[in-house]
Amino acid sequence: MTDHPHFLLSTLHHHFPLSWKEWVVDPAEQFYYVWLQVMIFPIVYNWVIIILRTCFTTIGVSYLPVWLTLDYLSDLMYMVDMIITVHTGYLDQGILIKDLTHLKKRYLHSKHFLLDLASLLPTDVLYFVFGIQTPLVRINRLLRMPRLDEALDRIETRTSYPNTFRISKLMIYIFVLIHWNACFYFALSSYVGCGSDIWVYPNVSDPEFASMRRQYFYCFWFSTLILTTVGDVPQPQREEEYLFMTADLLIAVLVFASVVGNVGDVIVSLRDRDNVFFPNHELVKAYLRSHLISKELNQRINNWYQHLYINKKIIRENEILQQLPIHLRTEIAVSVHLPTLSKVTIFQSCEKSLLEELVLKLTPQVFSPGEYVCRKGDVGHEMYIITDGKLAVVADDGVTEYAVLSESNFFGEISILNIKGNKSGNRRTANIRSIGYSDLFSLSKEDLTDVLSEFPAAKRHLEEKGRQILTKMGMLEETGEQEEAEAEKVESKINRLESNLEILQTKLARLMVELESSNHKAQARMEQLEWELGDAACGDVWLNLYSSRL
Ligand SMILES: Nc1ncnc2c1ncn2[C@@H]1O[C@@H]2COP(=O)(O)O[C@H]2[C@H]1O
Repeated sequence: MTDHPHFLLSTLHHHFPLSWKEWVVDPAEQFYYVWLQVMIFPIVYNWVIIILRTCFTTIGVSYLPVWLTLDYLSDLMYMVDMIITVHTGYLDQGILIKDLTHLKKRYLHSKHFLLDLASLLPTDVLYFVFGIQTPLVRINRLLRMPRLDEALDRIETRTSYPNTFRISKLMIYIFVLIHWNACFYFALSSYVGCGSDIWVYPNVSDPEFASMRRQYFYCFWFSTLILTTVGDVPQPQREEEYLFMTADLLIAVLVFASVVGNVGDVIVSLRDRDNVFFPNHELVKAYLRSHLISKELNQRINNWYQHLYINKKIIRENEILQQLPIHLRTEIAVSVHLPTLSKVTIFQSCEKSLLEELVLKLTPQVFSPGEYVCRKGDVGHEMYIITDGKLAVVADDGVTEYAVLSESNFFGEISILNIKGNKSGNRRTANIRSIGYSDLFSLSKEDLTDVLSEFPAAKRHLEEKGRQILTKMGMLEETGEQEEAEAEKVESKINRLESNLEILQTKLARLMVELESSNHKAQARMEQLEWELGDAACGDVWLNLYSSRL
């Protein structure tokens, strides 16, 4: 808050263009946010001081020059606030409206304007009627309350500690309420007569209760006792006092209820937040209770949860970030995990785009001391990247350690890469055991295959590393390369056969066409002959008929 004036100056300079009439504030800008916070001061000042000066007349009179200066300073800020409100743009279909005539019209026709105007009416002229010691004439200044609400709402959405802010806001509201009540109590005491009975404020002529500070603090304490339902206040003696106490006790019930409700809300929201960050321990505990689980396993589960809580290990980050649009999610994941990922040897030479694709597919996992991440012979479904901790590659006896893997190393890639000549196929080639607590990122076979299909260089690098391990372990078939060459030969033979077959098919088709056409020709010839023969026979018949007539 202390650097606001400086900030305001620089932003004002930045925001006032050459022509001040064209100046429009974007409500999403920092300037608007800071201005709202600045406006908290005059509004709270009026809410606290007007009633104080009205009821504690000695305080009002004693510091009159101070109060008058602050009064007119707050009025000035109210005025500036109205000017800024006129110049504040708004979004229409996502576009900031900057047309000043339009903005002016909109503000002048809004309810806001009426309230703002009412809160700035120069009611001080009434001083001429009632005298300068009647600050109550400025009570209309309290109408600027909606601006305070807006400022507090903005802070609540921006702050990283909304729960702390909510409780602080509630406490401030309660303080202001107790303050007003204290003022009313003193006013009632003065009206009834200070010291006239045991309930009211003691006689102010008594030196012990004469000072202004004593007056205020006594009343504040008395008001706190009632409004916090602590009780222990003297019995009222008059009807006015009874009425006051009854009203106060009713308000106290509301105050109490709102405190309990708000604190309850905060506790629930804290628990919800924890449940979002960490897997729900209560649920798991309930499940374990309903089944017979060994003590040792129970202990391991508890230890795992404790480790997550104490070290703030968030393993549900994918679910949490799911709520954001994909581009923001990528940006967050990149800024959080890219430093870790780029330390991993295979990814060091990779393009940024590959890492960006990968980073969204990583799932954080935490393993406890002695826990096996994978066992030899299991089918591999994912590979792992170590972000923190140490893991041992152990032999089947569970004791012999072949290697120790640490931060930025990766493992589990061999069984998911389909390396040619790998005797173990898609099975894990080794046992991997977490030495202490270790944080890993797992990457599923499907996701890795997807990403690597677009980045063959990274794929070759991974396969090469896998082949080296397999060779060291004697699990890569020697004939692997020969087989590969032979497979290539067979493939080329098949290709050749296929092309020959295509040629033969074409030739056959051509022959078929030729055969068909010669068939057609032969048929036509036959028909011709038949016709010619038929004609000759007919000629003979006519000739016979003609000769018999003769
Ligand atoms: N000697 C070794 N040194 C380092 N890592 C190994 C060694 N042997 C096996 N691994 C890793 O342990 C993993 C076990 O699962 P995978 O076979 O999928 O992939 C294996 C390799 O990544």
